[in-house]
Amino acid sequence: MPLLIAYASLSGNTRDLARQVRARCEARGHAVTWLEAGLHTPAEIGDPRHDLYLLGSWTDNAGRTPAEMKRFIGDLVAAVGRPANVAVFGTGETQWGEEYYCGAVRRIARFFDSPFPTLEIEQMPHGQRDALAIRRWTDQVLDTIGTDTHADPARHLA
Ligand SMILES: Cc1cc2nc3c(=O)[nH]c(=O)nc-3n(C[C@H](O)[C@H](O)[C@H](O)COP(=O)(O)O)c2cc1C
Repeated sequence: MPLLIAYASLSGNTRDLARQVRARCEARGHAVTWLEAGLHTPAEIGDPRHDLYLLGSWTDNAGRTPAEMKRFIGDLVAAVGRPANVAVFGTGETQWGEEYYCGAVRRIARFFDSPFPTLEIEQMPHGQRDALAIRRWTDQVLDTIGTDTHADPARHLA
């Protein structure tokens, strides 16, 4: 089964982050199902069950989860229950205060009782430091499911 990357992005920061996470997953040989909350629903992606769910979100007012992400999560839980393998990433702005910074990322991780650390990036990912943080986080998450049995075998043959 492939991995699912589903994200919500208003102005592109989280989409850019999701693209970098996707690139790392694919570089390690994993097939990725790609879904933008608000544009696509789990019903549109065929079998909604995946080995790993990587959920990304921007944060709305006072640390809240944006409406399109809430809807997506509701649809996902209706389709597959509350999966155990959920890793959460996202972007926010520290000017909202530490209490609210990337609040949606933290709320989603709590909701799914995620066993992974969250990946929180300030606004648009940029520079070596963010690139390294994204690569390390993605590797840490992927290491827990292994690369050999779950990776897309076709990519290893290519
Ligand atoms: C109405 C509004 C409220 C926001 N509230 C928060 C907040 O409480 N905490 C936070 O970290 N960022 C907050 N932000 C900042 C965005 O989450 C941040 O700019 C994010 O990178 C946007 O991601 P996107 O480009 O993927 O939409 C808010 C932005 C908007 C427009």
